[in-house]
Amino acid sequence: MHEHELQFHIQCGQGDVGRYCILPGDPGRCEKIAAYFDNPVKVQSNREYTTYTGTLLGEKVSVCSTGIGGPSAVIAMEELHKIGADTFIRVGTCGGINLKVKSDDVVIATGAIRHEGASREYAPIEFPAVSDYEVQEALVAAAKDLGKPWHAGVVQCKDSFYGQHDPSRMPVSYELLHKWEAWKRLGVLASEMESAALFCCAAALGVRCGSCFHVIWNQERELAGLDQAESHDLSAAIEVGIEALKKLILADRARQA
Ligand SMILES: O=P(O)(O)O[C@H]1O[C@H](CO)[C@@H](O)[C@H]1O
Ligand SMILES: O=c1cc[nH]c(=O)[nH]1
Repeated sequence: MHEHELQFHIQCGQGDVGRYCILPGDPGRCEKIAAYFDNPVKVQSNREYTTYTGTLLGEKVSVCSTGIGGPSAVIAMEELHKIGADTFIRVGTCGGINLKVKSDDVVIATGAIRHEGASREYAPIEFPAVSDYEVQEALVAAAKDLGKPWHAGVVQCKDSFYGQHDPSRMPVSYELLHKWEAWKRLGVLASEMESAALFCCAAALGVRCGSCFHVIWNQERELAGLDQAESHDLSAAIEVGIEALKKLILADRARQA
């Protein structure tokens, strides 16, 4: 492909982003995340990709939205990596599956089920979509330090939001419903859409990636007649992501010293 000065989709170039990047799905979340940076500046907004850059502990950091789903998420990761990023934290939303996962909790992905398409263009299906260990450890330590309710475990990724929420309507309900039952029996914590693709893309690029999520709701708690509010306040997950990034910056500095 012809080399452009600016990356084709994110429209950012060398020097525009830091080594450390937060990846929300929603472009509307970028400004809220960038507000935790020192001196945040909006760099670019193109398609679903909005990018801000600032500093944390004096280190250049960025936030770039990925849009919804694996295909657009891996475009963001590929293009950010081309211009210098090598450490990524997805700060997303999810729906709880395991009954212990409640609205407003923070879920940290240790691994992601590859019930989606984009990761298959990076790795054979036998390859596990797992979070980078250092990022995962930083996220858990951040959640503990901040005293946020958290869970670490496997999340499920898929390409169809409505395949999760209205599976019986789908012509392939036989597959969606049976697999969902398997995810429940396997203790899967929550469902979201991008981590499997991001983890496989990160492995292919040799970069670090982890994910943490705000729990909006839990459809299984609702089915079981348990308390189940809907929450859209992402501040706990954002704070965990920011704190984890600071821990990674400090750990990287200590290693270099
Ligand atoms: O809130 P974000 O980060 O977009 O994440 C979740 O929300 C979207 C679906 O509503 C999907 O992208 C899913 O992964
Ligand atoms: O239920 C949910 C909530 C957020 N994102 C998803 O993919 N599913």
